[in-house]
Amino acid sequence: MAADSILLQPRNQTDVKIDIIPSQPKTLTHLPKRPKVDLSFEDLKYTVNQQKSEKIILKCVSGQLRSGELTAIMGPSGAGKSTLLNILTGYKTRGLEGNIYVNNFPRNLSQFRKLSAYIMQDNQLHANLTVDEAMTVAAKLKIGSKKSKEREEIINEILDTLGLREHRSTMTSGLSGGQKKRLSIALELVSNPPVMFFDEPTSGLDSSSCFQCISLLRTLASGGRTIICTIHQPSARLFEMFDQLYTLADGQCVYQGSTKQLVPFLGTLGLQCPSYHNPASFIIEVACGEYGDNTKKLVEAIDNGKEDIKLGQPFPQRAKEVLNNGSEKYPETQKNLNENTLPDKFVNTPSNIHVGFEGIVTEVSKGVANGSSVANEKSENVDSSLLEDSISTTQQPRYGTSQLNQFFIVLKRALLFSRRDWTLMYLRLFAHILVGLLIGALYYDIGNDGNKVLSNLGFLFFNMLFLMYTSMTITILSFPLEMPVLLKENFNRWYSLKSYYLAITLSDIPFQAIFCIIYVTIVYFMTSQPYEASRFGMFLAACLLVSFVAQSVGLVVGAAMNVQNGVFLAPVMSVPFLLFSGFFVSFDAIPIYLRWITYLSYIRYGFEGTALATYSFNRPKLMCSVQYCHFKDPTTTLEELDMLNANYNIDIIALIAIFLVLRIAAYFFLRWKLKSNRA
Ligand SMILES: Nc1ncnc2c1ncn2[C@@H]1O[C@H](COP(=O)(O)OP(=O)(O)OP(=O)(O)O)[C@@H](O)[C@H]1O
Repeated sequence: MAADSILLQPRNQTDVKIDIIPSQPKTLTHLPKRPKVDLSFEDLKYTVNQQKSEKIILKCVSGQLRSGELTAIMGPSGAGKSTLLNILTGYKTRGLEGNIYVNNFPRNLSQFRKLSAYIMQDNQLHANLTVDEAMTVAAKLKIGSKKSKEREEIINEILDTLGLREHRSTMTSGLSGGQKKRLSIALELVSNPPVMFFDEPTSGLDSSSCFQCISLLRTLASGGRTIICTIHQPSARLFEMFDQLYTLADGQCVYQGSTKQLVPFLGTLGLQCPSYHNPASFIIEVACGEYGDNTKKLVEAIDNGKEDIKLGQPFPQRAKEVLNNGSEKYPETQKNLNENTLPDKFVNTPSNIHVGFEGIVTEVSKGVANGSSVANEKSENVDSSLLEDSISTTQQPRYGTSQLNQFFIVLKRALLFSRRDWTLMYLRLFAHILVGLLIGALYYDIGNDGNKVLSNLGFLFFNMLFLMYTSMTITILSFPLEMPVLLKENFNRWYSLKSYYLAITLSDIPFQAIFCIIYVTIVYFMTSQPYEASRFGMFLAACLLVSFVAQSVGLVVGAAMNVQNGVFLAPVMSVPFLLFSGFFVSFDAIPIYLRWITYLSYIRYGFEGTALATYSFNRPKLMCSVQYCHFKDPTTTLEELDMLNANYNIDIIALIAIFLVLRIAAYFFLRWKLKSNRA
């Protein structure tokens, strides 16, 4: 029967059934075996602190999300859908009261995150990778312990099933919205998570892509997975594809149960869905108050989510039995709730198998679904070999591969991005060569001229300025641009923050080093600084370190602030360091109460290092082409700069120390930012 024809049927013909034919074959047989997971929550209250008051966003809602079912979380805008999803995924944990259970045991968040994947609304994909590369990275990180041939089989199977095989070599930026969504799913599917959360998976998709996307989710659910997604207002055709509906209004549950029972259930409460009206639109309209204030009535009828209109019958109430050891288990199914409020024909026994984390399979009830199309479809579609029946007792590792492997995989990916982003690389190279030649031409051959020492000091200072800005501005954007992908990948346990951070911070160092060496070589020899390998080496070392420290400043600012503040603050914050570098004011002339700033100024150490490399270490007198050259003797220059007693090694050590402190600080800022994003 054509799917749309449901709208043309009178409401009392409840046996209308749409045949959903998933567009993709289900051949996911190579995926790692994972346990089935049922999720339930009880009296969830979520509060956020506002300026002077507290705002309750979720008001003691309860609910049940079962394996093998595709559940939609719906509700008017601002009802709390995303908040509930974020709480169920474990993305938000602060300000939360109530209980969440996994297979009837209190949720252990760390364990749960290994079993679940959260696919966020905006896909969060790296634009500079092909589909194949993205899948390979995901597979290496998530199932790195498997042999590469096995990983390849898994990737092929997923890409085939999700219809992405012919797009293997397409860059992710070139994929359509629907393909991006499928790729997001494919990346997480590599580790075969038994629970998958989707935030608005159909947003931005046309109706055909929406259908494909929900078909895919349904296929995943049919394989025994627990699939939960928020959705705004699906068409009648999409709505029918969901097994279970959880509806929120103003932070409370107004309906929980089978999508097929929504209209009859509302009917029992005197809310008749008009003929030819989309039930999904109707429940939203009811929740918005378009048919009067029914929220209280609905919340009471459904006991704020404690009831479940499953195939017309309230879900058995969870009567908790606290065991001696403090854990909870569920008694036999009861079928008592709300039977008075619903017609007898809805009464049914749900099918539900609860699996404990200890591997104990507790069969709560194995009811026969009376003519249940959902159950029948499942038995047709399920490839239950995908999911094993129990959760392993052995402690699963936190990540799919070791932290060292994670580091190398992320580093390789970051280097690939740099290679792909050749415009920026060429721009940087071009800028270093061009500015080097310009400076070389401006200060041409002045290095050994006793009459041009002050100009040469200007040259030394400009080097610091140039290296500082070019290195810092590149890295300010590193973390803000990567943040959305980092949030997703880190949350979904692709890699640890340490491995990621180390890889990202090290990935740009070789490029910056090469650009710096090119620049310094050009200017050093064009300006005729002393032709001595040791002096050149010392000069270069100071310049390299200044540029690495400036890179670190960029990373700290990028990790700690948003783009707008960072782009403004980083250059402004550098001004004091430039002022106290020793070029504008000698150390003795600085007021005592401000001298401490000079100790923090990495520009000072860099400037001092290059000045010492140029004029110290018993440099012979300079040439003088005029009658009197005040700075003919290099010692005079050092004296003038208050650098007679300066020690080159201390400058280098100070630069290394500042570099390390800043890199560590950037890591902690990044960690804080990740946490605050999830608060
Ligand atoms: N950190 C916060 N501070 C203050 N209010 C918040 C915060 N987070 C969420 N809210 C409020 O909680 C309510 C629910 O937000 P949520 O994003 O969960 O709604 P939603 O149902 O997903 O809405 P939409 O469909 O428009 O995305 C909204 O009124 C929102 O303004």
